[in-house]
Amino acid sequence: MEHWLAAVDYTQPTHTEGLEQYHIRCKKGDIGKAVIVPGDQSRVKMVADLLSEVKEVADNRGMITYTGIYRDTRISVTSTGMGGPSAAIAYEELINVGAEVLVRVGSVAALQPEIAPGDLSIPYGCIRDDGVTPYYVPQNFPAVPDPELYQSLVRNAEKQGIRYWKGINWTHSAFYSRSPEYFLQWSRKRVVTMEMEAATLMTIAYLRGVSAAFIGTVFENRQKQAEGHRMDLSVPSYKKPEVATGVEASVKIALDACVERVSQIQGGEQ
Ligand SMILES: O=P(O)(O)O[C@H]1O[C@H](CO)[C@@H](O)[C@H]1O
Ligand SMILES: O=c1cc[nH]c(=O)[nH]1
Repeated sequence: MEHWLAAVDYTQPTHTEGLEQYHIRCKKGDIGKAVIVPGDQSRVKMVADLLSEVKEVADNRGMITYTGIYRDTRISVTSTGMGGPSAAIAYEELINVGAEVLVRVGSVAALQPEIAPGDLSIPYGCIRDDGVTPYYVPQNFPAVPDPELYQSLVRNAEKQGIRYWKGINWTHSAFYSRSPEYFLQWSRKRVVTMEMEAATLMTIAYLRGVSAAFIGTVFENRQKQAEGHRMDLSVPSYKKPEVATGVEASVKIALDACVERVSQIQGGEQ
């Protein structure tokens, strides 16, 4: 391990706590204890529409934040952009101004043949090819969700009666890789899905001592698209009704899990 990496101490303050943050433009008091963190800005509006007393708090560089009430709990939603390096900035800044529970709601590609568009992915671990956490911790450091928050996502997915998959998710950085092997290497290891920010979230949240987890909706199947060794990089299903249904369900599951986790934390359960 690099000497400087071994010396970094995540128990130390950042000296930006509570202040208005440079990118997200939020300060202490602007956000709830729980924040839903999609990559896509359009999903911010989708979450905001389910909140009462909702107001737009900030909008800078595509990082849009709304705060409102859901089932008596103050919850925010912030878009983080695409890829680990952009998302890491948003996660760090949200934690600086009081986020204690973060749930990423995103789109994923399936890596197993039986996983279909519209299914959900709730991973209990991620492979860290996210392009930014190797600069936080060595490669043998795991990316895992907060177990209580993860269980709450699973419980709420069961309640919704929607098909979901547990397992390992691959957080990667090269959306347009031309290599079928790039994708198939992980299909052969039983990895369920892939996307570009969940490992970043889980790693940073763990280092900062807060709760995080991920729920994704399957938009396409990269394993099938890699078959025949001619890589098809289209996203054929993104307008299909089952995908919209999956996204809608994932948002509700995430909101309910946030409420449960905040109530556990307020009740003294860490
Ligand atoms: O739908 P979001 O949350 O943006 O997530 C996925 O979609 C983007 C790629 O299309 C990447 O950000 C990936 O992680
Ligand atoms: O990384 C990703 C995320 C969503 N969909 C993909 O095809 N790849």
